[in-house]
Amino acid sequence: MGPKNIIDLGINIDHVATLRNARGTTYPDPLRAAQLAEEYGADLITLHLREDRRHIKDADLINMRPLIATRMNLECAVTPEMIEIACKVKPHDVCLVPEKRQEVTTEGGLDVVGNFDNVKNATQRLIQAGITASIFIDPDEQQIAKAKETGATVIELHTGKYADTDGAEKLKELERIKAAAKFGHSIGLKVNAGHGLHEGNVKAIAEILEIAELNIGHAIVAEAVFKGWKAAIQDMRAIMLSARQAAMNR
Ligand SMILES: CC(=O)[C@@H](O)[C@H](O)COP(=O)(O)O
Ligand SMILES: NCC(=O)COP(=O)(O)O
Repeated sequence: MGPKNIIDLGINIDHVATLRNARGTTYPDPLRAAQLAEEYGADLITLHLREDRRHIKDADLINMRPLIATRMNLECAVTPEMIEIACKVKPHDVCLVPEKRQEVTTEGGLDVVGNFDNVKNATQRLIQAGITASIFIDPDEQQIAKAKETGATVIELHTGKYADTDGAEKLKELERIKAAAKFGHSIGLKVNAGHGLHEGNVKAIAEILEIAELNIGHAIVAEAVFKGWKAAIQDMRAIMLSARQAAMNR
């Protein structure tokens, strides 16, 4: 978290690339989106180079790397190809995520318990390359403890289930996220969160004091269609900051 920030906002630009790729045009340009996002208050830029390259392409990543003025957070699968690319491009942060070829979006967190050696090797390679390694994980104590054992210093809690459910199930998931954030923080990890967050559901997550950073993309790109990129980013930031400030004053 930046020294003056009470919570950071990472803008995920994947779905700017989705829109570009739908027509095979050069616009909208993810780099322009990233640079404007920084101007409008983004604390970092997040992008996910999927194995199938459905949105962000290798060229986006390479071109953008020297031009990101804040911090680049690359999300990628735990595969030799992706770890090789990450170690060459050297983003500030790399967040290891699970990937399934047929999924519409990331379903669940990485199973660190079941793939410990693989995740640990990838994490160690990233750290040796001078990259901050993060693991995208379900709000589950066992997974978090195992993530810490890989040597990673950061986790990102998957908020997708919280975002996709309603009523009692949503509240239960929120409690799981709160407990996971507390646990992760208590064992010395930086705890981030993201996935499926939007203006209507972000408040309760931003109120969790142990969470340092939120990564948000799809809903901000969607909201920008109606009110523009600047307002979509600044409105999200304002909701997050006021929720966090209120929680700090309680
Ligand atoms: C890991 C994650 O949560 C992000 O990558 C986000 O979901 C955007 O990418 P997709 O929409 O392709 O899953
Ligand atoms: N890691 C979560 C992320 O980068 C953004 O996810 P979403 O807001 O596009 O669902």
